[in-house]
Amino acid sequence: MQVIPLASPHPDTSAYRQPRVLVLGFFDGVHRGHQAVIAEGRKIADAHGWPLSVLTFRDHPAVIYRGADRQSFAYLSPLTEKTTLMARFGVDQLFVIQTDASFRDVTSQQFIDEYVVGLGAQVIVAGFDYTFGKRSVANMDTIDRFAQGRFQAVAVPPVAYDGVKVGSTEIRELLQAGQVDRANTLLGWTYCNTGTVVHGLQRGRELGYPTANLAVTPGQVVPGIGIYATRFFVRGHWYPSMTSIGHNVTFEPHQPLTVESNLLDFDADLYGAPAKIKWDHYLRGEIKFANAQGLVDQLAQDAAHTRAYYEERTQ
Ligand SMILES: Cc1cc2nc3c(=O)[nH]c(=O)nc-3n(C[C@H](O)[C@H](O)[C@H](O)COP(=O)(O)O)c2cc1C
Ligand SMILES: Nc1ncnc2c1ncn2[C@@H]1O[C@H](COP(=O)(O)OP(=O)(O)O)[C@@H](O)[C@H]1O
Repeated sequence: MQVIPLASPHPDTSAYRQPRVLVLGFFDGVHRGHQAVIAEGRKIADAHGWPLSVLTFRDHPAVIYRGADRQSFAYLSPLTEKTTLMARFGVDQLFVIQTDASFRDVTSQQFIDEYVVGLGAQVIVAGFDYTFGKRSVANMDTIDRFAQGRFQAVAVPPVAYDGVKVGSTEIRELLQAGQVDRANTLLGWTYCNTGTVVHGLQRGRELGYPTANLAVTPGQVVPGIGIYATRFFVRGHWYPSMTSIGHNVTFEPHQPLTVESNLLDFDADLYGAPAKIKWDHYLRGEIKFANAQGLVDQLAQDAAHTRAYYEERTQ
């Protein structure tokens, strides 16, 4: 899959103009709802022998239009993860508008003319609630007015799970509440974070449970406080592990929030290594134990629960 940046506010699309199906949206998380939109686009593209392209934006709409801070905004799928997911779901080209302050001045009609028509879209596909400017004016009910016969528009209805609409907001809330199992169900993939292994307070090894502390790469949503069964990717391998997100409340003074994983049946120096954590299963909340021994006893139980979880999954 190609990733192609497009300038803002005036893209040069001349090299890319060709008949294509263009899927429109920000797609944070590329969740099951988004996947349904992409699948619809894939079907139409295949029927005509056209490529399937996605037109998206570098920044979240909250950053572009609602004043959220660009530097600190946290995504479910930063661009690298989004790229991987788009490729997995059959997209041929990912066009990424390099949104900055200038993009706010792009009118709905200009967006359609310069980006959508500019890229040669014959059919556009988007979620039922997609907007491309003022919500009440530029939406999937009114898009034909902007298209003026130059392309056809297909709106994909919402996807629901157990009666709940699958949406990025719902998934953010589930992750925040530690409910990674349910978040993964709505995502249709296992939520993950990336980062680098850094030094902690070196207490883990004394407890008998060394923990690789992950400095999470900025710009990613991290699940809420809790203890999780995870898979930890480092130096080319995935390891079953148990991971704590918390403040080490058993010990004084409480630490700033740390993400730290004990890899089962593993012993090696990991400092400085890039790593990735897949959040498979919520085990419990963080507990303030009366002493270190209380924590160590609990860690033994957590390890047993983690092993049982992964043994069951591989059967
Ligand atoms: C699976 C797991 C569960 C944990 N649960 C708790 C907990 O419930 N309460 C707590 O205070 N710390 C908990 N911790 C964090 C430990 O306090 C921390 O790993 C230990 O203090 C070592 O810190 P260090 O990496 O700075 O050396 C947990 C850590 C792991 C890996
Ligand atoms: N099974 C393991 N799980 C996690 N880290 C391990 C393991 N075995 C060895 N290590 C190494 O030990 C370090 C963690 O030891 P710890 O005493 O908790 O120190 P720190 O407080 O710096 O994290 C990890 O960063 C890694 O380099």
